[in-house]
Amino acid sequence: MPTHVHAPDPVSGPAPRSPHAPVPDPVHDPASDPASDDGPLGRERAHLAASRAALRAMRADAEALDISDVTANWVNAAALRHQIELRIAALADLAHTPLFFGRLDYDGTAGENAGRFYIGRRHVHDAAGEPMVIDWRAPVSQPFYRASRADPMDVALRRRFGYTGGRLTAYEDERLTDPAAADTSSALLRAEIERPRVGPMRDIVATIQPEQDEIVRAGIGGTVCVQGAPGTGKTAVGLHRVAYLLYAHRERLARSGVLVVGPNRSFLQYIEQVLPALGEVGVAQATVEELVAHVEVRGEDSPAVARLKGDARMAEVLRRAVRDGITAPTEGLVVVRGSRRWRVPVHELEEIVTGTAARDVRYGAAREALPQRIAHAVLVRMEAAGEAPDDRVQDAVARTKAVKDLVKAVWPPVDPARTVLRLLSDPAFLARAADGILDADEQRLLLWERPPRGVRGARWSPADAVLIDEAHDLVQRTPSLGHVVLDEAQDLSPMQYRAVGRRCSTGSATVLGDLAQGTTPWATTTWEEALAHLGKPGSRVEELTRGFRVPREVIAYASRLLPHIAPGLAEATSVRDSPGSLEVRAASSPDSPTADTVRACLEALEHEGSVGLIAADARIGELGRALADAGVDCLAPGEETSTEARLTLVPASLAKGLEYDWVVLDEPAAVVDGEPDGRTGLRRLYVALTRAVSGLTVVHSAPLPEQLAAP
Ligand SMILES: Nc1ncnc2c1ncn2[C@@H]1O[C@H](COP(=O)(O)OP(=O)(O)OP(=O)(O)O)[C@@H](O)[C@H]1O
Repeated sequence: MPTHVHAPDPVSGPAPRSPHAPVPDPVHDPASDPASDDGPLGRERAHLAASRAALRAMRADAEALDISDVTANWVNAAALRHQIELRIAALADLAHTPLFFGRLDYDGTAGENAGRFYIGRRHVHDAAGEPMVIDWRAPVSQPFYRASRADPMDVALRRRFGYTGGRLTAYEDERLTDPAAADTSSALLRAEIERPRVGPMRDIVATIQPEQDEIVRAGIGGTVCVQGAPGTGKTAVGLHRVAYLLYAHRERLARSGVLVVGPNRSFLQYIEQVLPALGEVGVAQATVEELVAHVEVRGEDSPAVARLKGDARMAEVLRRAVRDGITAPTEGLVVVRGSRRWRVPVHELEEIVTGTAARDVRYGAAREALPQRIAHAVLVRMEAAGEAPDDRVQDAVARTKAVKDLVKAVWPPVDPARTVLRLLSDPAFLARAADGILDADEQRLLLWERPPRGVRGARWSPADAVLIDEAHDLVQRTPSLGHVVLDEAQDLSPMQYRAVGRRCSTGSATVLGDLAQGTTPWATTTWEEALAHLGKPGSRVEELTRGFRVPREVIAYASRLLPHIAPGLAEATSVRDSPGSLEVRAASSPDSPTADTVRACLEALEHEGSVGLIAADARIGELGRALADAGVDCLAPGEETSTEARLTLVPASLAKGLEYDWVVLDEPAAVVDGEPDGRTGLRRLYVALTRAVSGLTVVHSAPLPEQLAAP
């Protein structure tokens, strides 16, 4: 029989549970009082106390480090001091973050404690350097996530710990090699998943699932793409992969950098505390718009224009536009040095220019190399005449006015923003660059009705900024980071994929998304295509289908939309069965559901955890006023929920990636109507319907979209 022990803490009682799906009663170990000092729980608490003392000692050691002997140089000293301060901060003992959450006892090891490892968020060792807690990312911790009865990976016992307010109150055992032990599902895992949500996103280190761990620990060399239904843990997995990679390849990534790209600031605020909680620092976060912010964006394109500007064909149009100014020299070069004149004939200059143009180098790099190549031709002539010029002479020739003037004429400097401005305002220039690529109608679509006078005065759109970024890269290579996580990737245009891809051209990426949640007119239809635009063709695509957020009833309801929005995709399963989690209410007034929506919010606030009121963007103003009239304060998305401020008013356009314990969805038809076309509207609705952890109340006065009707 498996030993399932759960010892309720006499002071604080059992772990808090969601009222909607109680954890089944654990089995008590009748042999001993597990909570007594020498019972199993007592011994685990003793190890926890000893580990915390060891951590305090590690911190004290770091604080006591005297670096005055190490370096006399104050710059080095300051850098070292900074490192030490980071280490001291990382060694803080956070009262509400358990130091370890699991234990592994390996098979066949002698002695009571040999082969026993406590798994936690960070490494802790005692004064003799013996490990007390092993970092969850270390190789020895991996079986905690992967070992199974089918493949025990030498693990005899896996123990999970339960905490209440920082106090160790329960544990649960699995004996993986005991043939008599029955398979049981983990009550502690369920309790963690059922936990009412409030505040920013939390780490899942204690409960990463085997299929998630495969992705988290995928090698740094490869790009992994994850397709997953709402709530399957894509974001969680992506962030934990960053933490894992920083552990396994710290030096390399500290040098090259890591970037997390998310759909908007609210989302980035929601996830930003997951990484520091994992003990990581220095990971940049940005939206795609922020990555390409070369100009101020003040304009907007129609969907048709935005789609065309985001089309991958624009890359070739831009390449030609940037190189449009390259011209063949019209006359030979004459360089005067001292009393001598050196001539390079026009045909040879032409060869140099065409040879440079044929090389696969950036426009700017080629422009920098050109004077030297021309000077070399002069040098060859000097040598033929019996002179022995060295590198300094070549440099001097390269800097002469004659060479500079020639380069300016044949390979003029290019300003990326001005090039795009000209492309969108000068029909002849566009026609040259787009010949054979864009037809006449498409070219007309691209041209501004009233061309601006200059870069500063232009009303640049988000898609224009991406074009400018591409032009920048054509002129000068964009530096690549070591790893990029791209979340909600389904919404990017091909040109946006290229913008992200050049930021990891020599690194790797984790691409996370759900084709059914694509809400841009250019949303991708296949991951293979997206990966090709990203510059990582043929990368591994994994699918996650086990949903950890949305209750079964709610996901089944939302999935009625799937055949209309992403016909090929499988419906997600849910690990959470909470009857009564879905209620669809017709509003009492046929005109507007506002009063009923406010009432539904007040009812939702009676539950524990955060409440999200999601509504069509156009209804946010009215709902905000109605909530204020009812004396209810609400937050904006991205603002941190707390036990005091739990209600967030969320425009449907910002709901992606977020989650709330209870969601009230106002007027689904208005959410659909808020989008330019029916399919995007239904996808937006699908996103809104899948944000709830414990329950969803739908309030409507207009008829529900017919696609939501029971199949
Ligand atoms: N192994 C796990 N253990 C506990 N909780 C988990 C696990 N995996 C995911 N979760 C939780 O499930 C919720 C959904 O996860 P996440 O936001 O990463 O999903 P997602 O696939 O990115 O969803 P969406 O497509 O809606 O953005 C989060 O609260 C996350 O902490």
